[in-house]
Amino acid sequence: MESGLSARGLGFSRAGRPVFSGIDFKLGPGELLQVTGANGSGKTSLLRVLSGLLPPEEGELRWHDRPVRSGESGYLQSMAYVGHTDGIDPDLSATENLQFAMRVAGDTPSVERIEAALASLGMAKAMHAPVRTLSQGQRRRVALARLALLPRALWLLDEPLTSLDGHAGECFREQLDAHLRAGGIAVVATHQPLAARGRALNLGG
Ligand SMILES: Nc1ncnc2c1ncn2[C@@H]1O[C@H](COP(=O)(O)OP(=O)(O)OP(=O)(O)O)[C@@H](O)[C@H]1O
Repeated sequence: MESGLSARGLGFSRAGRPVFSGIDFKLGPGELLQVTGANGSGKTSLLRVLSGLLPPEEGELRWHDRPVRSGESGYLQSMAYVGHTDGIDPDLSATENLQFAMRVAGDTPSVERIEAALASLGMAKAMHAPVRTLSQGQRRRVALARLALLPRALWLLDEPLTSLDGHAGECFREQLDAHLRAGGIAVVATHQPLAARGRALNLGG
């Protein structure tokens, strides 16, 4: 059995216009795919298709050699998706959001672990304020803390460096390296190259 994520001939359209087609790749443990391309070239659409949020119109996506079906719980539990909106409740604090995320994942929330994850991302002073009062970069840090707290084999990240300052960007690069070293897989849409290793997919545009 092949382990990992593979795409064969993936294609997707929006409003009847092709966004991408013929996407092929195979990613095994420890591998990174960086997706680049101009604004509107289809990076977000591709990540949504990979997450199962949108079904591909052509081709096939496989996880551990089985077809990915939209909403399938085994796949959803293997994957972490961080999109533009970060998936964070604005009325809860960073700590409360992470407690909730851990409960949903079937994990027992540990306030110590949550606070340590937030502190390591420079959020020690902002962890109890409602998220709606935080800056964009601070919200993104909360989403990155969630990645650290919920171990997932596959990361699908849409421009994770957006709004992050230099220090937080460096923390994220270290977090991604550790994930890959531990045998994780990542697909990252980015305008800023992340690391020397890893494969690249340019959607043109
Ligand atoms: N909800 C939607 N309905 C119709 N068309 C859409 C929708 N979302 C995106 N599109 C179109 O799909 C194409 C690809 O958009 P997408 O957001 O995937 O690109 P992107 O590469 O992620 O862009 P950016 O770098 O600006 O984030 C664009 O032409 C866009 O106009």
